[in-house]
Amino acid sequence: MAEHWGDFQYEIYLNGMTGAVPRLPTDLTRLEELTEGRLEPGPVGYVAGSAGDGSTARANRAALERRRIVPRMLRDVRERDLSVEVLGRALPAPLALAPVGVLSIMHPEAESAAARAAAAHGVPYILSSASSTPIEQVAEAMGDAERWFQLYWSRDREVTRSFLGRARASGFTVLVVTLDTPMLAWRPRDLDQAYLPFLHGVGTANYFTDPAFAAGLAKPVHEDPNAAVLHFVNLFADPGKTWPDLAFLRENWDGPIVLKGVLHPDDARLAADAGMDGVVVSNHGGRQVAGSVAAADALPRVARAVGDRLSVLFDSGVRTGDDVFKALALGARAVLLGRPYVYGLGLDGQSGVEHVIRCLLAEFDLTLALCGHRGPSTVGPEDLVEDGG
Ligand SMILES: Cc1cc2nc3c(=O)[nH]c(=O)nc-3n(C[C@H](O)[C@H](O)[C@H](O)COP(=O)(O)O)c2cc1C
Ligand SMILES: O=C(O)C(=O)c1ccccc1
Repeated sequence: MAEHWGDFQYEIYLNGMTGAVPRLPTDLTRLEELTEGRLEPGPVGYVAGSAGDGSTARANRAALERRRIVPRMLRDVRERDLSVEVLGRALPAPLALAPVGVLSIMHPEAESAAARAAAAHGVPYILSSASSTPIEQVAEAMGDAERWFQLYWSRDREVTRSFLGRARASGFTVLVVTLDTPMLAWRPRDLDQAYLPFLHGVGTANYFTDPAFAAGLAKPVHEDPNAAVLHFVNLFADPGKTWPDLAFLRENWDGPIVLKGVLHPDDARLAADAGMDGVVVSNHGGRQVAGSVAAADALPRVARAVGDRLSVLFDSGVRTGDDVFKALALGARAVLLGRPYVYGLGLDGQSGVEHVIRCLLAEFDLTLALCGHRGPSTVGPEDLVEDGG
């Protein structure tokens, strides 16, 4: 691992001496447009798409862009250390790869390639319940690297119990429970193309290999795949859940539990009261509620409410190293990265994901240094102004 992630820039310049330029752009905001034309329109629309008219996804970017960093000078930034402690784990940088299901629509190596890329840089990989590769197979691809499991909290208690057991047996240590998707939202881009990955048999791998899931089917999956897909759509989530139900997860998981999709400070307090260990301030990348508060606007309020009781993580709209800096300044301990690594995967497999991780962390390291910080712990609200403020 590079002592300074920022040294990656010199590696790129040196490669340039032999005529080699990076295979993908180093401005990660450009990756989305590259997938158009290179990949199928159904999958590209599914990944890039958002809820409703896309207002929340735009607001996520605007809320980060509106905050501006005020750099400090003459602070000796020669030696820097990006590592942070999150949920009792030492991470090399305040970054994890967000849980993203159905990755085989982007690349045949899917979640395994993304997980190997994360492992290569010591970045935690959060595996989605709706992965296109079973839990056990992704774990095998990762060696002993840090892995967290994202739970879609099923209507079927036995399926949940079985998933927790499988994740635990495969070395997943942190449970990330997604609360903002008790059903899929109104997503016009998918509706207009009549494209949904599950209907193409993608994203159901963990379910179709699960004995508790099979117990709810009249016939084995291979004898009636359509019925199996419908059963999956019916039970993957549960709009009937309420806060007291968290006791079941607390009893059935002995590691840290993080609730993903918290935006209201009162929900963050309820999470702490329920014995949870962290929250991810997130609006699912704008894919669930159109017209929702931008994640970066919700972050400071949640951090003020529970920052001393819970690990506060953040996602939705992170695209650059300065976005990571801003998220920390607004109260996050670490960020999850979503679509950019998925585009990297679609464009160049495992190397594409590694490119995205290295660019993001190099840019973050340089932002820290140029703004007068030697590490994440000293970054705070005093580093930001709003607009010209
Ligand atoms: C194609 C796609 C699939 C996703 N699947 C899941 C999932 O299975 N579970 C989950 O908790 N979040 C899922 N998410 C949401 C991400 O974890 C994350 O919250 C979001 O992508 C962050 O926003 P960003 O894409 O702007 O970085 C998905 C996002 C995308 C784009
Ligand atoms: O598309 C999504 O945002 C998502 O979270 C999801 C939900 C179910 C299965 C796969 C992905």
